[in-house]
Amino acid sequence: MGKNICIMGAGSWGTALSVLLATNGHKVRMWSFFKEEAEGINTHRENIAKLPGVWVPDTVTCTNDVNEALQDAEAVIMVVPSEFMRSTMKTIKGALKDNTIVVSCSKGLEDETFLTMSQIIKEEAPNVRVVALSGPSHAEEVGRSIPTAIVAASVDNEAALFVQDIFMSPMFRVYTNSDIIGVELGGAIKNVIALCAGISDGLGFGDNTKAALMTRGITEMSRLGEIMGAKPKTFSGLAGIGDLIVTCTSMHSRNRRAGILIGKGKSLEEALKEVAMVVEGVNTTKAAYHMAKKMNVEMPITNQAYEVLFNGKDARQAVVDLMMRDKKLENV
Ligand SMILES: NC(=O)C1=CN([C@@H]2O[C@H](COP(=O)(O)OP(=O)(O)OC[C@H]3O[C@@H](n4cnc5c(N)ncnc54)[C@H](O)[C@@H]3O)[C@@H](O)[C@H]2O)C=CC1
Ligand SMILES: O=C(CO)COP(=O)(O)O
Repeated sequence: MGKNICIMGAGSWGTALSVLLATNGHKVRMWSFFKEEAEGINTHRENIAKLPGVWVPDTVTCTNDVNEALQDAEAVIMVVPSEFMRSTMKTIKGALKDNTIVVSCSKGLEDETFLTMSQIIKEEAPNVRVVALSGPSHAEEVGRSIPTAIVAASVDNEAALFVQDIFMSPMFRVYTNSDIIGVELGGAIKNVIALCAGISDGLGFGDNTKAALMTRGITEMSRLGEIMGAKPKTFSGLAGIGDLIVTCTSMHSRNRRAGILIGKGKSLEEALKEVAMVVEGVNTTKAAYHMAKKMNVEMPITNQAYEVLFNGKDARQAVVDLMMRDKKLENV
């Protein structure tokens, strides 16, 4: 039976998920931070700036009013950029009933606290049931019903099953997983590696370089995951290697595209302006860099990404410095 679902965030991913959920027979109320974005979606049945060419069904309405969006919601989908997860939760937590299922679809880590999105949600609203939805899923493809597989992760199996049910369709396969920390770390760290893969492409390096970055990127992700209590197997699944592959290789990826521009010599600010949608890997590089230092985890690619993005290091020199690190055994 169709459910009443609220989506908080009406950018490219929120809009694509609204199309999927409406197609699955649910009634969707979407909220945008921007009044003009909400009005634009209602008027044109399309998010022209962020997901052009994808038609939004009539059973989706978009509003700038939080209470209107949350009215009768049986599940709340959080899909704002990660830097606004806490402020958005603070705005809505008073209106959330106990045991409401809240689904994080955002990929990032909080600056300074290093918390994942589900941890922020739980900190702000301890009585909700939280699930993370993550995996290789570009909005541009999900919005066009291109077959996609993804993971609904939660320590609350019933909540994960509920999320699996509402999203699952012949074109959108949802697995469940109890390792929410692993799933969220995979989704966050792959954006750092995708930025680097883009920089490598922008510098004119090749497929070998990218394969090396992706494989050693998974190693970094797994090292951090181990310290955080994630299950190693999660990183060889959809939310780990799966999302890393799609983000490092697709021209849909905002992170990869920003990286390409930086590799071609644009400044970070110029690259972000040109992409004009959230590039989560930038803030996540900062969070992961400090997190790795604090926890004494070796993350050489992340360290070089930090130097390039925030200390003006020449990207080509960063690659040389990665290549010329101490000689090592592979699997340590
Ligand atoms: N675009 C994609 O294909 C996918 C994106 N994601 C994740 O979803 C999250 C959102 O990404 P996109 O939809 O691509 O971003 P976007 O840049 O397309 O849209 C962001 C939306 O967030 C909202 N917003 C903007 N400023 C805000 C503020 N100050 N407070 C609250 N909300 C605000 C607005 O509705 C805005 O349209 C990110 O964490 C991203 O990693 C995950 C999977 C796929
Ligand atoms: O997470 C994503 C695909 O799974 C989207 O990646 P980008 O934010 O780089 O576009």
